[in-house]
Amino acid sequence: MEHETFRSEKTKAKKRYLKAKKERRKKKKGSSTAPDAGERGQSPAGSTHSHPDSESEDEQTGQEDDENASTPDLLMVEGSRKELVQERPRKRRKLDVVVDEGPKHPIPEAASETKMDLEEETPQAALPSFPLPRRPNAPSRSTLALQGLDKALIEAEIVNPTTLHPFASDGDDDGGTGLGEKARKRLSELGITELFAVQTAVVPFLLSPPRLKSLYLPYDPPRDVCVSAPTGSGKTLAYVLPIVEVLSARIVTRLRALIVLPTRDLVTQVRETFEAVAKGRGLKIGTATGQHSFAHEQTQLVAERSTSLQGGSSKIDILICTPGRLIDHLNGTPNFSLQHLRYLVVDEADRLLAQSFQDWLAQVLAATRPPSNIGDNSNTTDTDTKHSTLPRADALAPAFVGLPRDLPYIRTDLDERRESSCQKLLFSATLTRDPAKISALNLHDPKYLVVQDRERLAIEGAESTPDVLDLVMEKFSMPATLAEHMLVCESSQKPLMLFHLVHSHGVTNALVFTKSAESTARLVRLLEFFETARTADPNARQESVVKRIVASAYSSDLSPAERRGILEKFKNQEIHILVCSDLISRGIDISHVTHVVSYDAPVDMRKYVHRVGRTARAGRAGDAWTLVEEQEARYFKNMLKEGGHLEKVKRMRVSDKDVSPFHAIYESALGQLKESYARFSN
Ligand SMILES: Nc1ncnc2c1ncn2[C@@H]1O[C@H](COP(=O)(O)OP(=O)(O)OP(=O)(O)O)[C@@H](O)[C@H]1O
Repeated sequence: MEHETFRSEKTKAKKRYLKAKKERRKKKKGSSTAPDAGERGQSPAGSTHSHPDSESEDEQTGQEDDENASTPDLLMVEGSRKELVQERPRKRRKLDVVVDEGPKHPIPEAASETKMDLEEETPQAALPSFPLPRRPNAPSRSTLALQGLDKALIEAEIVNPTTLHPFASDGDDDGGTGLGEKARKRLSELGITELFAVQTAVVPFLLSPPRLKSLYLPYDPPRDVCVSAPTGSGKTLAYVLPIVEVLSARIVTRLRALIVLPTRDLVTQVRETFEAVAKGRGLKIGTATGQHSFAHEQTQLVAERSTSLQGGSSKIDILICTPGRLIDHLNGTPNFSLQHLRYLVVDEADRLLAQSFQDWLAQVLAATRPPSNIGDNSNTTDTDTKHSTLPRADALAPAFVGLPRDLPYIRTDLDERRESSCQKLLFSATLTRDPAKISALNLHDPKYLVVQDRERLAIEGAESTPDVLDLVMEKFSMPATLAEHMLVCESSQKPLMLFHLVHSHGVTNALVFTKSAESTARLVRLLEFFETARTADPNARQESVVKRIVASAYSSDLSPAERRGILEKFKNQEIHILVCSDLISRGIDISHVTHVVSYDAPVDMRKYVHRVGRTARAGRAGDAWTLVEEQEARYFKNMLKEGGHLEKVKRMRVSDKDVSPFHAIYESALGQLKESYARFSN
């Protein structure tokens, strides 16, 4: 009974509750269907989703109800619980729509309900968002270029190319150059009254402090030097002056300076500079290039060949040579020794280091160093014993001296390690930064001297980067007095462009570079036919006094004597255009060259730098012209851009009108050339 009463009371209570709830709802609905309800059915953005909006009201209401009903819920019978469960999905469904603005497609009702139930039962802990792994930004090319480089290179001394250092030709005051009076006098006789930038840096560095004037420095070897300076800036004198200055103090003739160069022509040229500067100083200068027989060269280099002398024997103080012939003498000339070397100069160093001919560099370096077992007679071989009995008429270099072999050798703490006194000097306008090549040189505490325009760096906004970056990135400095041009044209138009340059722009006293000896020969013949036809042309005759332009080929096919003769004629301006391959693109110094034409565009920046550097030397003005075939233009411009040089090269446009005066003559010359080749092949 009690139980029933309780039940009926409970039912009554529930009825009351439900009634009250119904009324509350009615009331609320009444207010929601107020006059503006239709308008409110539209979302502010004009959306037609009236249902969710109207449900939004319900949702709030429902929530209120739940809260109100929370207590009765605890006592709720089955039916009321059902109602409550029905309420919940509505609330959640609304939540889905309102809270989650993301879904573009409304979630199907059934699915959303399931989802809601799940969410309610297993409240989702928000997962921490892990940042996705980000690839680090790629380092810049300049940063990469500085990786793994020798510290000495990064700490290079930058020298302003406009620096000039005048000096007095007589008196004790050397003006800080380190040069003695005799040297300065001789320079002024040669018309040299000031040192160029590269010389102001290198000469004092090699001559001071005074201990550096010693012929041997076994306990305190000198620092090696690497020099990068533009073409025509005077690098040759930069090493010739200190070498002559130091070696002039010698009493006994020994091979003390070795200059290695890539070509015979350069050997001849450097010899002339040495002879001019060392005149009257008693130094003996020799060359080895393979131009003469090996036996002849041997007699020029070594005084004594019949007996083996531990200290070697030399007739010369300075040897200028190419690497191939040097190795021949090192291996095949008795008593040819490099142990007394005070200077080893590698000029055009990047080119020579790229040559692996018989591993010439390793052999030369080994010959300048004392063997590691000096003084140690425990490993004495038969040959050593034989040698020890030989006369030592010529003295050993200090670093090579050991104790007499018949005495037991006991090393003590007083024994100091002795090093070779050989100072390595590297020069180039395009010095390599390749760490592998540099490490092969085994440089001792190297000093880098770089002649380069700081202003240019500032203009290009590179202040924040190390000054030496240009060198590291192989952006080579050019002479300030050089004007550069490029002409883009069809391949077949190139001869016409050349005639246009010669006759309309006065391009004579010119070096014209082609890609091969064969192209050189063909172009010279074409020029000859062209000039013959032009000078015979009555129209041309009427115009002015016709001066025939003389062109000549300069190639490796010629004998040394022929080459010398041609260079002489060119210097005397009997030849106006010298057509050549890259044989003379490096180092050759012909002062009156005012134009360089790359008839075939150079394939890399190094070649470009050396070719154009045959003009605008020693502060003189010069013009460089590059004929670029249309299909090569992109590559060529990219090459210049990467070399940081594109904006310096002006693009020159040549119209049909410009070249039309040469058309007829060119056609006739071309016809003759074809004929001559046809005759030759028959
Ligand atoms: N102090 C100086 N005063 C006047 N002329 C000089 C001086 N130093 C060098 N020269 C002249 O400058 C010219 C270029 O010199 P050099 O051939 O040594 O240049 P370089 O730097 O070796 O060029 P490259 O890289 O092309 O070999 C030469 O004719 C040389 O006589």
